[in-house]
Amino acid sequence: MSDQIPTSFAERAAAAAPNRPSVPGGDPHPVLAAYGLSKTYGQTVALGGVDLAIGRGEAVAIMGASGSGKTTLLHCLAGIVPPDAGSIRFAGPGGSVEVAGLSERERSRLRREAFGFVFQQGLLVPELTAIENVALALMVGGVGRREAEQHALGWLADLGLSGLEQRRIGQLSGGQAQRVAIARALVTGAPVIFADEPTGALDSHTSSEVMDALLRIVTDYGRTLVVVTHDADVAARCTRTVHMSDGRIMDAALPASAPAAPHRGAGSHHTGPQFGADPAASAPADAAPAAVARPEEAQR
Ligand SMILES: Nc1ncnc2c1ncn2[C@@H]1O[C@H](COP(=O)(O)OP(=O)(O)OP(=O)(O)O)[C@@H](O)[C@H]1O
Repeated sequence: MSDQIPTSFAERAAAAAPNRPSVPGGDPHPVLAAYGLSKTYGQTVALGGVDLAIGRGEAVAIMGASGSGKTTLLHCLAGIVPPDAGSIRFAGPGGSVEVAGLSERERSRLRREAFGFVFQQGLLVPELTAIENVALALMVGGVGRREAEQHALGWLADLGLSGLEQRRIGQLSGGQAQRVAIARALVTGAPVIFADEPTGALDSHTSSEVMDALLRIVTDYGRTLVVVTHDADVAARCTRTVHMSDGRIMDAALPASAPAAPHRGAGSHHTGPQFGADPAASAPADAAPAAVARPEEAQR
């Protein structure tokens, strides 16, 4: 596993690719590809053999009735829970990783370094301020507080939260808190962001604003978005929707051939190295913290 996740400075530098546009003509090399995924809880088949390929720069919505397996699929793709069977290939900047074959510790590291998460609730630390919540994502990867807060400040500003940096999460509206969560998901440079019902607790206007911010993950920052949602309006704004029923995907599981929303170009200065250093893992001494941006970025 340590061979597969980039740890040297050279690998990290190579990983610092510029923003990618969305997937014109489809991506022959999906960033995530699941084959034959199964997951059973007792007698319940949550996933009954799922194949799904997600192209770089896609915004994929996963829809389906309650209990159809959406969250289980997202959790397997993101390395939160291991599938009972099947394969999940993550094409990271430093090479391909078989997520299903990783140990718990390795999955934890992969989540921290390669993936970002925006869930309906519960992932922000209520006792901390907006800027502390965002900076924390970098600090657990070994970045110093001052530098982490500097980056967090830039991302919060990009997401329209200037002036609210010192508010605790409870002092923010639901939509503002979700934008903090989006900033936190983006700040590490994670190439793939997973969102589970990110607008579930919001009114339709706020939901639309949060979706605007979420889709910028793809259009402005060239990342890939996988979003579980019950909201057809949210799904309609993604580049592709896959429908689940009884633990299976009912659609063709290939990346979309249509491009996503036009590349807006803003925010490219935020694209930094893609993986964060993990002090707890056996990274070599030359491993550079992922989120350490180029000097001009640090001026923000
Ligand atoms: N940790 C668990 N223990 C036992 N059963 C589980 C667990 N997680 C999920 N399940 C079951 O697996 C099935 C799929 O659950 P999952 O949460 O993936 O569905 P979902 O489509 O996301 O549902 P919802 O839209 O209601 O969130 C359900 O029958 C659920 O009860």
